Amino acid sequence: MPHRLRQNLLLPQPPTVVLHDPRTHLRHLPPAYSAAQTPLSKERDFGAQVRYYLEAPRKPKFRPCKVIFVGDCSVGKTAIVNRFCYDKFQSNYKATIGVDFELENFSILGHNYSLEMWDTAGQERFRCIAGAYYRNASVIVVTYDMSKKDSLESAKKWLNSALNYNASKRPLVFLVGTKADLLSKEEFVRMERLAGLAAAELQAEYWSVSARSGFKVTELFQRIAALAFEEAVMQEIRSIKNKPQEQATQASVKSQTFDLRNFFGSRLSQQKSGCTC
Ligand SMILES: Nc1nc2c(ncn2[C@@H]2O[C@H](COP(=O)(O)OP(=O)(O)OP(=O)(O)O)[C@@H](O)[C@H]2O)c(=O)[nH]1
Repeated sequence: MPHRLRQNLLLPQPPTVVLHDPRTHLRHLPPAYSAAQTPLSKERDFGAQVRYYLEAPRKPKFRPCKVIFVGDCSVGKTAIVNRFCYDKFQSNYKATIGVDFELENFSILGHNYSLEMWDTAGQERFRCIAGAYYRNASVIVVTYDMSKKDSLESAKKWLNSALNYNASKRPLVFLVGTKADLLSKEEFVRMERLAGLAAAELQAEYWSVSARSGFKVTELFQRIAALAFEEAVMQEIRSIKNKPQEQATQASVKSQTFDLRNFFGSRLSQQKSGCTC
């Protein structure tokens, strides 16, 4: 028995196997749906500046990214979020009341990054509640139903109302056509052409997806997470670059205050000494 124990101790430890979820574990920038049309990054990978910043030993912490889903009622906002987060699809319609919330964690270039997904109600009667959740969005996903042209026509109205709550900084904007499985090939091509024009007008990146079949759903969410992450890193880099300048300005203001104090101090002591004379 002791011999056996000794043998076990001498055996090398089995390597720890970490299984990464390929859906949420990103090492490269996923491509756009149409590289020729996107107003966002056309690059095939994260920029050198981003990789260099993340390779340093410090471990920056990133705030969760707020993504809001807007669009007419019943276009399929809840369905695409559920397909990505739970890999499930429900064919019966249950209207979102106000807003639903999901959190998904990603590992991007070895750093933790989460998406807060705010799935807002499309029904008119919930409009005023949903609006309150539009603030501080980093990403706006305007959703329309590819089988209903009028839902594409409403896209501009939805985007404008979401942008009104985010006037200080323009979020990344995606225009997403859902229910691609319901269209024939010809209808699909025709609709994509129309939607491409609308996306250019809205300065949005275009995607066609299907929550029923899962077509392009994972790719869309990976792209959203990666672009939002890249933007968050670039913001960090910009704030570091601006810091020395800010500190220098503060230091010069401080030294001026100090000089003035000295000046008044010396005048006061002169006066005081004058009095005693
Ligand atoms: N065939 C098909 N049906 C879909 C797809 N996505 C959603 N649906 C159906 O469309 C209906 C509405 O989907 P929801 O995801 O609830 O729509 P919503 O935009 O969240 O609706 P509101 O909560 O009212 O804003 C449901 O019956 C879904 O099953 C899809 O990709 N293909």
